Amino acid sequence: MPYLVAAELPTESAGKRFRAALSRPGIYRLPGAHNGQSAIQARNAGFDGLYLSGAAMTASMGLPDLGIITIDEVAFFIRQIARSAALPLLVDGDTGYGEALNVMHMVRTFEDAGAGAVHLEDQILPKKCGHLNGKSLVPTIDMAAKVAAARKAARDLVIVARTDAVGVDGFDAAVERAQAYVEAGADAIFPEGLTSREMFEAFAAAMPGVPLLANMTEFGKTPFFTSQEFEAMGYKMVIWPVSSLRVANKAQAELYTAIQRDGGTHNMVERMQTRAELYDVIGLHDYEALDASIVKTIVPEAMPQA
Ligand SMILES: C[C@](O)(C(=O)O)[C@H](CC(=O)O)C(=O)O
Ligand SMILES: [Mg+2]
Repeated sequence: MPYLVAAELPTESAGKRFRAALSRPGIYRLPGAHNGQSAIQARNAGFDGLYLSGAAMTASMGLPDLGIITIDEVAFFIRQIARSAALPLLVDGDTGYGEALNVMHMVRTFEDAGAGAVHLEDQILPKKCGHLNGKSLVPTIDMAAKVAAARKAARDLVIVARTDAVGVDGFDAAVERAQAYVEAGADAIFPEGLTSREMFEAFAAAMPGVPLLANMTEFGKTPFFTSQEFEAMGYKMVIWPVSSLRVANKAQAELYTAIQRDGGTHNMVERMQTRAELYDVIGLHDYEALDASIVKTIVPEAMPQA
């Protein structure tokens, strides 16, 4: 239904709703939604939480994922997803766009835009995808300061601290960093770039009582596991960050090739979301009905129609 109607808006903040979802039994499944349309599609498929990926956002903008976009550019994506699907959303906050005060500005902006949770990582800029080699990290104390800053700025927003240390300084260093980030106020930990079931299990064993996030990105360092498997390994959240964009991008490329080859889109129609399906997803008719109902309430019968 239209996000325009106050009575239909969620009564609790996205942060509170995200926190409530984390306190339920079972793993919280957060598929990546790279725009408002994909957010509705994910909700229609039955998901009750979403992930906004830096890699997918930047790729959709035709840019590399190096931490070069701005807080307000991300807020544009958060707003469209929060409005269209009204689901708790975990947002990729990269390195926090600077130091303590920048992190605080990011937290306030993301929370005001409708985010339920954010993750912050301990790489230096330019940052990289966590599944690439050649990453460098900030000192633990600097990242702990960012986490503490985020905690101080957050009203209800859930703070997830990500460590990229496994691929840089090894497993034990990653655990040490994660413990320091929890002490600094992180609600949950995202150990990035884990490479085996044994490693996922050992990390969970080293962090008892701390909610952990598993990143099931494709073409990376993590072999395929299902959400049930991550849950059995002790994980509380799982993301499929770039999957929706990877599928959409591939289909899009095939479309352009087809127009070039065939002189039109006629051979692609079978693969298209139809006009009716599109309007159904975005709820066009609900918006029209809302408009008509308002016009009816403010125009008394007696009033001459212009
Ligand atoms: C989770 C991640 O931070 C993202 O931006 O989605 C990326 C995903 C990817 O590049 O595959 C990551 O660094 O893992
Ligand atoms: Mg990212």
